Amino acid sequence: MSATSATTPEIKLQVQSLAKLYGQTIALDHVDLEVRKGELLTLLGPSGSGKTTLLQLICGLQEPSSGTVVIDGKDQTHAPVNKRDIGVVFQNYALFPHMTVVENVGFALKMRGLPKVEIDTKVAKALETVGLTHAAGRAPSQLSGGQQQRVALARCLVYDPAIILMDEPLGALDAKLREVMQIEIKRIHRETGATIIFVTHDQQEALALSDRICLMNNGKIAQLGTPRQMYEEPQNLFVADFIGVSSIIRGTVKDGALQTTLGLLPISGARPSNGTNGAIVVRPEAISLGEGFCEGRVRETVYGGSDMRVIIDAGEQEIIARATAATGDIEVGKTVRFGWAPDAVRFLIDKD
Ligand SMILES: Nc1ncnc2c1ncn2[C@@H]1O[C@H](COP(=O)(O)OP(=O)(O)OP(=O)(O)O)[C@@H](O)[C@H]1O
Repeated sequence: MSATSATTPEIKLQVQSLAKLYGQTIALDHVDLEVRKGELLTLLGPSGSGKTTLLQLICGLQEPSSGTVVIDGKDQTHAPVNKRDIGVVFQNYALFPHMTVVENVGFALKMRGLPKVEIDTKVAKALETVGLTHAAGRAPSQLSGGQQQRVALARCLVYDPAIILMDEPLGALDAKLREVMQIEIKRIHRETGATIIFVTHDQQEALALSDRICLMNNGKIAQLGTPRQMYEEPQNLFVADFIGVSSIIRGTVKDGALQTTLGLLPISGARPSNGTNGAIVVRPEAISLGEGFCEGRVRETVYGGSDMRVIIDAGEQEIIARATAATGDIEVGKTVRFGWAPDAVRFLIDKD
C-alpha cells in the first residue's frame, strides 16, 4: 500500500457537475460532491434548495439534465434504481403491511434468491442491530413510528448496500422520539460502518448527526464541512444565518472597521477595502451582557433550562444573547449594555 492510499479515504459516491432542470426551474445547479466510505453526510437546506432532487438523482429516481453519478468507482448516471446498490429509507417507512417484521427485513434477500439459512442469519443480525429482535413476528401496524423506522433501516442494513440514503426519515416522529432515534442512528452508523446520506431541513439534527454537512441553497452547495466548521467557520452569510443562532450586523467597511447602526465596530483578521458591504456575525455565547460598547432594550427572554436566550433591540438591530445563572438580572423592558471580544466574531462579505 502506498503512503497516499493509506491516508486518502475511499470514495463511495462521486457526483460531478450534476444538474437538473424542470422546465425553467434550476433544481440542481452543477453540483460536485464526494462521499467517503463509512461517513454520515447530511444534505441540509431550506425547502426548495435541491436536497430531494440530488437524492433522487443519486438513487436513480430522476434522470439528470447533465453531469455524472459514480458509485464505488462505476458510472451509474443512467443505471436503473435497482442496479445501483443503494438502500433507501423514506419518511413514510414504506413497509409491506401484510408481512411481519422478519419478512419485511428479509424480503430483498429472498428476491435475490439467497438460501433460507443465510437469510435467517442476516435478518437476525439486522434486527439485533436496530434493537428489534423481540418484535420479529409482529406486523408493521403493531409497531410504533420509531420501531417502524428501525425496521425500514434494518431492511437496508441486511443487504449491506454501498450507500444508504435516508430522506427526512425522522420527519414524522415527535420531538422526543426524534432525539432518541438520532442517537440510535449514530450508534448503528458507528457499529455497522455504513455509508449514509441523510436528508434533513433541521439544522439541529444535522449538527447532532453528521460527520459532514452539505448545506444547499438555490440548487448549489453553500458549504461542505464538519458540524464544527459549519458553526465556527461559516464561509458566507447564508451559512452563518442557517446554522445555529447568530446576530448578523450589516454595514459598510470604513478604515478597517464596519460602519453599522450600532456605530463603528472593529473587524479582526480581514482587511477589506473601504466601501465593502458585509456583516459581523456574533454567536449568542460570544456576547457578554451587563457591560460593553453597545446598549439596547431587552425585548424578550426565552427560558431554555440550563440557559436563557435574551433578545435585545439595539435601535434597528436585533441582538440575540445568552444568559446563564451567572449573568445578573435580565428583565424585559430594561436597558442592558453588551459587547464582545473582536476576535470572537466573524466578518463576512455580503455577496448578494
Ligand atoms: N417534479 C418537479 N417538477 C417541477 N419542479 C420541481 C420538481 N421537483 C422539484 N422541483 C423544483 O426544484 C427545486 C428544488 O426542489 P427539491 O424538492 O429538490 O428541494 P428540497 O430542498 O428537497 O425541498 P423540500 O425540503 O421542500 O423537500 C424547487 O424549486 C422545486 O419547486
